[in-house]
Amino acid sequence: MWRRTTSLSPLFSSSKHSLLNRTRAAYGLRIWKMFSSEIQNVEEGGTSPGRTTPFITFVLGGPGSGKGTQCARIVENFGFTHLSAGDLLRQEISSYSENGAMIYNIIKDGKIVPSEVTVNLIQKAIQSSENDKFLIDGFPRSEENRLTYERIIGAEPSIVLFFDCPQEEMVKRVLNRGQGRVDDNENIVKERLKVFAALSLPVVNYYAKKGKLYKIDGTGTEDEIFERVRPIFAT
Ligand SMILES: Nc1ncnc2c1ncn2[C@@H]1O[C@H](COP(=O)(O)OP(=O)(O)O)[C@@H](O)[C@H]1O
Ligand SMILES: O=c1ccn([C@@H]2O[C@H](COP(=O)(O)OP(=O)(O)O)[C@@H](O)[C@H]2O)c(=O)[nH]1
Ligand SMILES: [Mg+2]
Repeated sequence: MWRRTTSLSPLFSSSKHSLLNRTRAAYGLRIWKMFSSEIQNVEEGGTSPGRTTPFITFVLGGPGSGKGTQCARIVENFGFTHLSAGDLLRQEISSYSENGAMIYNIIKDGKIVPSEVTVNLIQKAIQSSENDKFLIDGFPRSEENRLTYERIIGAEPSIVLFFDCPQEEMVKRVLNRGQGRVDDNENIVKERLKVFAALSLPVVNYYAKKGKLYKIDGTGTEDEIFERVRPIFAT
């Protein structure tokens, strides 16, 4: 069984070095655009010509770790656009799109939807937004997801957040979520935890090794957790 990870490194201390502070201190404001374009080249993936390269944050963590909840706070406080991969997939189901039935069958079993389907939805959502700051929540869920994103979108995220939460707490939250989701039941949450340990944690470790990971203690109240997140984005 997966246990809470404790030794992902190197990691930035979110309380001492906000992302903007680190960048500005090192290079000054003028370099900000270059900093983002070094990381991202979504134009090759087909965004409008001349658009500023977006600043993309991946938000990772097990089911119920609080990704969606904290994304809402980040949106409110820092003006990001929130793209939940799970929500994009659920919209495909409810709009009876071509892939809707296939997506439903995978989600109800707690498995991972084929990468190209998810990446295409993310790409469309980025392209149709005027914003240049995105939170991509609940993606990539596997190394294969990550590689497909890099192939289709043509770049890496600027930073990655990981909400680290004990399994018992995640299970409790999922079972109390009350959104009527087909996958929020005891059997499937167990399956999703297994999928997270086997396929998603390698993605977390990949970004830790690249020095892009902010690991956040996902226990405590929503407010307490957000105070751990805030310094990452605060100027
Ligand atoms: N810190 C917290 N303490 C208790 N419950 C929480 C906390 N953060 C989120 N929740 C609740 O737990 C459930 C799962 O949170 P959610 O943000 O949907 O997680 P995720 O997107 O990672 O699955 C929701 O019902 C949410 O309201
Ligand atoms: O990139 C993704 C994101 C989600 N899912 C599917 O959608 C479900 C719900 O994902 P969501 O992120 O909404 O769940 P959460 O972690 O927030 O509970 C997952 O278990 C997967 O079956 C997927 O296949 N690929
Ligand atoms: Mg979620």
